[in-house]
Amino acid sequence: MALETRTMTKDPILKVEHLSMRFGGLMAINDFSFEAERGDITALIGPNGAGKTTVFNCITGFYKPTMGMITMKQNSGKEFLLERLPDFEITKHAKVARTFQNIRMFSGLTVLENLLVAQHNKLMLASGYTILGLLGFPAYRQASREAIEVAKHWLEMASLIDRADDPAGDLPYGAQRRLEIARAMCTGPELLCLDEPAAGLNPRESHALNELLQTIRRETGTSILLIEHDMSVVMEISDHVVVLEYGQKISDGNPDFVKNDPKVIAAYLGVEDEEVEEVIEQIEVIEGGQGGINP
Ligand SMILES: Nc1ncnc2c1ncn2[C@@H]1O[C@H](COP(=O)(O)OP(=O)(O)OP(=O)(O)O)[C@@H](O)[C@H]1O
Repeated sequence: MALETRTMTKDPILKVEHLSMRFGGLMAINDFSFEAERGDITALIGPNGAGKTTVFNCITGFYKPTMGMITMKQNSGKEFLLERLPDFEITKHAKVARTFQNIRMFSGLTVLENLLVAQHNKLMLASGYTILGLLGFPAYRQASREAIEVAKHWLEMASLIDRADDPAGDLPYGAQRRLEIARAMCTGPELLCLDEPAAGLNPRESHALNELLQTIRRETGTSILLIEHDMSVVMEISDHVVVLEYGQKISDGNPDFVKNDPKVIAAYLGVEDEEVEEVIEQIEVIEGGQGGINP
């Protein structure tokens, strides 16, 4: 396996160690380890069926791994072993939020209401589990005002404020993707996991997504872990790329390193290792001297 040496001081927010996940006779993830640095955008890439979503499902508690350890270290220094937590505690206590490959939202609710639902836990607590809310207690009214402010902030950031009162289902596809990210941000995550956020987006929508993710990273310091097939997104915004093939890591480094790694080129083109040099030469001829998996 190719590994780039990263020289900066390490402060991983997420450590995945010796992760394995078996489904019956299929070893979907096999002894996979990687780290995501605090404040970085880390991309997990690989051909279809490589195991990327399975890794996400293990990190976010949807699957319990067959083996391995997943450690989330918050900015405060507090550590959580995610493989031992139920999924709702991973969001609530460990502060890991996620989006899904297929958009999941309340399409009949307005855009603003979708962001208020995301803050349900906080509001329920302030309402004393309904009764204080019904009685209109000041603490509940204050919490409601704050929830609306948080929602409005993320609608501004996602360029959706003009659509706040429209049903979420009426938004164009790219805007729905940004709404999902805004909704995840309303939970105040320290690690945001995005499963193929650019899937189905046109180039203009992909550009808007890149800008949103870079703004989130710059203005909140939230670490981002994303699965993505769109190389224009991966290569433009990632600090660090990890490549999976058949459930195992084949490369790990910065975007330039990974894009020129023969193992990665071979995996994406579906050729045997010994054919890689020949394929790279062909690519260089076609592209006038630049190898690599291009955006
Ligand atoms: N719940 C499950 N039960 C059985 N097999 C599963 C399950 N989830 C995933 N798999 C299998 O595990 C392997 C990895 O699937 P996974 O969805 O993680 O890949 P992926 O890299 O995310 O693929 P894609 O890029 O196509 O989304 C596949 O062979 C898949 O069929």
